[in-house]
Amino acid sequence: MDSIKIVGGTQLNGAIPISGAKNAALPLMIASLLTDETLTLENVPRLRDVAQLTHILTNHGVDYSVDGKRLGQDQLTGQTVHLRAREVVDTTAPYELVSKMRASFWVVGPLVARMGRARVSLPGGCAIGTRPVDFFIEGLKALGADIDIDSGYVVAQAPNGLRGGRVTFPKVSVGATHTLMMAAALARGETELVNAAREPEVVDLADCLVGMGARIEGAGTGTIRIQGVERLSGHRHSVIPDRIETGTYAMAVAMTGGDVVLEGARGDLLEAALDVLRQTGAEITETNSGLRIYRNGNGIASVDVTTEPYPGFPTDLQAQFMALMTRAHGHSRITETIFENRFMHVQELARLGARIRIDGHTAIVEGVPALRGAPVMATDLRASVSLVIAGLAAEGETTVSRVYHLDRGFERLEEKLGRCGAQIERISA
Ligand SMILES: CC(=O)N[C@H]1[C@@H](OP(=O)(O)OP(=O)(O)OC[C@H]2O[C@@H](n3ccc(=O)[nH]c3=O)[C@H](O)[C@@H]2O)O[C@H](CO)[C@@H](O)[C@@H]1O
Ligand SMILES: C=C(OP(=O)(O)O)C(=O)O
Repeated sequence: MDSIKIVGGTQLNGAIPISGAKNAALPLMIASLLTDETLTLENVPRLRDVAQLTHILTNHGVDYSVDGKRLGQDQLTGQTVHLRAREVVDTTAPYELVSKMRASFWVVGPLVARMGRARVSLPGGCAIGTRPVDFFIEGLKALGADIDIDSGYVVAQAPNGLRGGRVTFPKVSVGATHTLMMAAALARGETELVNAAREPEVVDLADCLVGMGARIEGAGTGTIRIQGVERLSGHRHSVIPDRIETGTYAMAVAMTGGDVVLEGARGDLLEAALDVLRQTGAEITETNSGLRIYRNGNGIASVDVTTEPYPGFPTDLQAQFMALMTRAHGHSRITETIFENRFMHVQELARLGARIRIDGHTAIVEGVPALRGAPVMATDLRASVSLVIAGLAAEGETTVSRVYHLDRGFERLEEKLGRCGAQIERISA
């Protein structure tokens, strides 16, 4: 298992290219199951989760190809991939594949919509929580599917196709919104999704589905209406930039001090996070190539944060922000409302000298004058990068182990940070 070694204390200066969004690329790839024509996706990031999803999709019969290198492109340029489910030869998504990446479960929607049946393994939980799928099951039932749970699999049947219906989500769920929107696109009649997720990745998927011929209104609001159509066609779509990667690198610069342009970043995708960062003392300006993050020698102000569904402060930036607050003046309160176990980075940050107390769903962070490097262990995707951020500011050497967590969602992180002056290298085991 690889690890990453960091010697802290240098500022970050220069430019970092922002990759296509992992959390948009995954549902977009799954949407290829809805048509027998080719779906071409540009700006797809080179991530473990993307690679894992191609195993799932090719198992269903999707032909998958990637454009080769082009003039002027390098390893940090997004990929152009072509997916074609000419026919779906297998409507089962097996446990050994789905359990490795939860979003694989979302294939249940397109499979039952197009094929009238699906047998998809329950994904199981992960480090940050149990992550149930009850909203998916109730939603598909509302569209006329018969659902059974058999030996750890969700078995969905709709031999006469799905019909439109009204789905009210008890809690905002990004995955359930994606999945039901895709299913409804081929259902007979109108579907209304109430209390739908408003994330930019939902809007990106809706934009692509409309380009494929779907009839969707209200994406980005809490109510999405879908008028089902007989079939969908191929399309070419470019994945939006990754707002979580953008916020992560912005917090890294705020932590170390320096001046970095995040190329291709869109500030409108993470306004709540940028507002909080400005309150900590970072200066953030839009440029014609992306976002400039700048913090001079002044200190870091402590700011309280509560995670919320979009457009609130994203849970996927909570761990990164906590790392930043470990070096702030005073105390900050960070409340996690989305997942029940998303504080596992706390004990690892404490190994670097951070002072953090947990009170229920709230972490109280007391800023310290310095962090000191130490060996730490990544426990989940976003926790892993919070340890990198802390290591960039810690005195001495920090080694982050189990970086396979990191590789799920951050493309060539050590290269991107190294180009801006970070003393960081990957140690391959
Ligand atoms: C691949 C991807 O896009 N992952 C994102 C997606 O995950 P994901 O779609 O899995 O997260 P959800 O938005 O569904 O989860 C929100 C909350 O709803 C609960 N819930 C969800 C479904 C369900 O059927 N029943 C239920 O109770 C979850 O346990 C959680 O407490 O949204 C999360 C919340 O923004 C992000 O942190 C993840 O990065
Ligand atoms: C939790 C995340 O992803 P996933 O839903 O795939 O676990 C994430 O991207 O932070």
